Amino acid sequence: MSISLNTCILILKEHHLLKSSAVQDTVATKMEYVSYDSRDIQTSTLFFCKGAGFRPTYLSMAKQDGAICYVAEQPYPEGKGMHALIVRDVSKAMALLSAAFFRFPQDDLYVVAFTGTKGKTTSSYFLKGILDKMNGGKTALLSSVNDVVGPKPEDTFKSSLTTPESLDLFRDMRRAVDNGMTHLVMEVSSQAYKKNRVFGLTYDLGFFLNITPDHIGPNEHPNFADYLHCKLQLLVNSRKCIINAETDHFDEVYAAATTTTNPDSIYLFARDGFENPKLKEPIDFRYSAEETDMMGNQFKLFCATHKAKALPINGDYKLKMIGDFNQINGTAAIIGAGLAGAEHDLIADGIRNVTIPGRMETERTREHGLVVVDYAHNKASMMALMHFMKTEFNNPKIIVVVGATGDKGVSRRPGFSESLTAYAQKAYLTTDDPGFEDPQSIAEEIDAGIDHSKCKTEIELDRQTAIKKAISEAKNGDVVLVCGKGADAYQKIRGVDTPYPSDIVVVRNVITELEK
Ligand SMILES: CC(=O)N[C@H]1[C@@H](OP(=O)(O)OP(=O)(O)OC[C@H]2O[C@@H](n3ccc(=O)[nH]c3=O)[C@H](O)[C@@H]2O)O[C@H](CO)[C@@H](O)[C@@H]1O[C@H](C)C(=O)N[C@@H](C)C(=O)N[C@H](CCC(=O)O)C(=O)O
Ligand SMILES: Nc1ncnc2c1ncn2[C@@H]1O[C@H](COP(=O)(O)OP(=O)(O)OP(=O)(O)O)[C@@H](O)[C@H]1O
Repeated sequence: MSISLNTCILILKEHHLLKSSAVQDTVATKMEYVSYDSRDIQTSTLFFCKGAGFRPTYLSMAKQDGAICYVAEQPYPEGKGMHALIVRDVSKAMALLSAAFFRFPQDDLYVVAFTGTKGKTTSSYFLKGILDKMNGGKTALLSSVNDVVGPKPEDTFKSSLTTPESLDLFRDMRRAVDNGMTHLVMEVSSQAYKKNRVFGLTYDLGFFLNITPDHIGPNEHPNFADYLHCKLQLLVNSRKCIINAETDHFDEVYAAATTTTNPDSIYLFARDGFENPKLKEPIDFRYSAEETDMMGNQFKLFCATHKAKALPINGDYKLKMIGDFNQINGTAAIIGAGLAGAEHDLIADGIRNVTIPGRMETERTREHGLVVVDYAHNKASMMALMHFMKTEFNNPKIIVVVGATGDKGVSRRPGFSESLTAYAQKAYLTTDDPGFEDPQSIAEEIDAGIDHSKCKTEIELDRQTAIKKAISEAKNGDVVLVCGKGADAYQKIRGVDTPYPSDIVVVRNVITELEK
């Protein structure tokens, strides 16, 4: 793969991004590798100087190791002797040039994108499960759990970001296409838009699941308006838009979709019985619960409008995943599969057995009730999870193990206090990716907001011990919820991913030890 300097200049000019250029010899020069990391350079690399943490010495190192051209928002003396492309916005330039370098792999994939505060990963896994049935396992996935870019074991790897950096995104897409993948399902975070990771990318289908305040803080969004604005961009960049009509801020969400998409290609879904008198648009798809218990979910989907009826997806569906909120995610995935050409029976078959690492994983014990490991880590998901448990088990005692992350999502902490007060009888406040913050202070901050007449608390910073204490304390009929880390096998502490066995492994070990 390669890209000529001339092509780079043309692309940047076309998008009004080029401020100036310094060409050393000829514009025909070809770059044969692209990178934004000085630790990953090859001969004839095109190097991007980007990010808050960028240091000019990285450019010196890149040059020394073979970079011949750099893209930056200002000229650097360290780049003397290299071609230089000085741009208005390096993250946009990187997205556009990466897409061109990797020969526009998105054109050879049916791309489906999910955004929402909650349910992106679950919906993505559901849809991948269905599409794999349809296309014989040729669905790539970019999620916050795993990325899948091909059929071999080495094509599946743990992701480091929900939505990869643009250069990595287009490289992964190219790998997927070269590995014969025909579809791509991806999660798109609000941060991906804020940082232009998906700049210039158009999706065949774009889903908006829901929005509640989250990801607001020093390293993320300055306020809710910015968070919402970033999330809405997904709809602006989708050929067909599918929206959960029950989402907060529906009017703004729908308006964003109509900026680039004709209402004929915008689909709405909601649970049966949901009415919003202010809603002018008809709901295309309705779902209604048939059964939701610890065995899973059973629900019916029906197509309510003329355009919805064009899809052969009416009927009953079962999910192995528990939690009534998963019917929303399931419905979204089913509509996505229908729009991608799948029919009811294949969809029902594809979605039935999908499970997702770290989401609603349950372990039954002989004497200590039910233990659930779940990725709930903000107010909306904690509320949804505990509400489900309360109704499902006829008001059981709920014991929660939870912590809040450091350095980001600071605004989530009052939400933890509120949800624990509303539903839990006991909470073990523990460590969850404290980063550069003190986990004790984080736990105390959550504790300070809890009404202790409703929810007793204990601060136990060692997460494994906290889990052990919670399960040991539980009696039959109680529910232990181990929240927030999902399938993560590490704790992020002071910039280091410190190995951690993962919640489900700890839970299984504790149960084995207690019940041997
Ligand atoms: C705020 C944010 O989005 N930051 C991301 C961004 O950082 P950045 O561009 O500022 O880059 P940086 O890490 O400061 O480093 C500067 C540059 O120096 C380079 N470098 C560095 C060291 C060296 O020796 N040589 C060198 O060249 C780096 O490669 C980089 O290009 O680009 C980096 C990759 O290039 C990301 O790792 C980093 O994500 C941070 C770690 C992060 O935690 N982001 C979170 C907030 C995030 O994006 N989360 C969302 C999910 C949110 C949700 O759940 O909805 C996500 O999509 O994952
Ligand atoms: N539609 C939903 N509404 C409310 N809560 C949900 C919904 N779907 C999932 N959850 C809860 O949120 C948790 C995370 O779900 P999931 O990983 O699918 O969401 P996500 O959008 O990918 O989250 P994140 O951005 O935090 O990675 C689940 O473990 C569950 O507790």
